[in-house]
Amino acid sequence: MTELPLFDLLKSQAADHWQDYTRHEFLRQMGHGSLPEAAFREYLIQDYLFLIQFSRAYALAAYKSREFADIRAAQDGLAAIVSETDLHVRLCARWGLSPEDLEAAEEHQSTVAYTRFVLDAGMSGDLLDLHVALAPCVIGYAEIAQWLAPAVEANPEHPYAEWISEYASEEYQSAARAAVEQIESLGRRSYTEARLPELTRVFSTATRMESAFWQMGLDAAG
Ligand SMILES: Cc1ncc(C[n+]2csc(CCO)c2C)c(N)n1
Repeated sequence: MTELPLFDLLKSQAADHWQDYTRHEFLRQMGHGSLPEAAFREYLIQDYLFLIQFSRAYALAAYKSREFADIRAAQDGLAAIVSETDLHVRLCARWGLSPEDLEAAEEHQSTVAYTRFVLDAGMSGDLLDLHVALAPCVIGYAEIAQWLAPAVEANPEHPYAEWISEYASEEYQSAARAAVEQIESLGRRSYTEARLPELTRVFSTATRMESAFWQMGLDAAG
């Protein structure tokens, strides 16, 4: 086994990419409340399409499981995304985006690249590979929201308060801690040092894809 918990080890291996993702210019502008609305709308639309594919990834996690404990975790993850999607549709409505707008949108190449990469990491690998590919999404958003939460506390009228508060909520933070715990549990069962380069590659790539997702929003605002 490693000295560090596996998640911390992966994060330290991908430290520069992790920093780019969790402190991205999109998020700095969001925190300041200066993020252009067009950037956030593009993000919301693409995130809806992203959530469809990520639901499939949790369904794949059930398929890749050998124990009920893992199947239950996959079921909880899938349920969390489906309910996150309801919330997402309501948030979109407040930003002037109807369910029809969301359904009609074309997937951006950044959305295709990220989501199909995660699905492929899971299909070609085992449950640990898949959870390592999912980790930047689930755990990164918890870190990001903790970083941005003070901006909302300082200004309840903050334009992005709803998004930030959702991920800063204790409910979401505890789901993210459970995701770390699941990686540690899978790591105890199936991690070997020989797997580190490939797991690092999967984790780094998913982290880079998250940065590209923010960048797609900024680019849409020109
Ligand atoms: C690009 C992108 N990355 C991460 C998330 C956050 N997220 C997506 S699925 C999921 C798991 C359970 O709901 C979480 C936290 C997002 N919405 N969009």
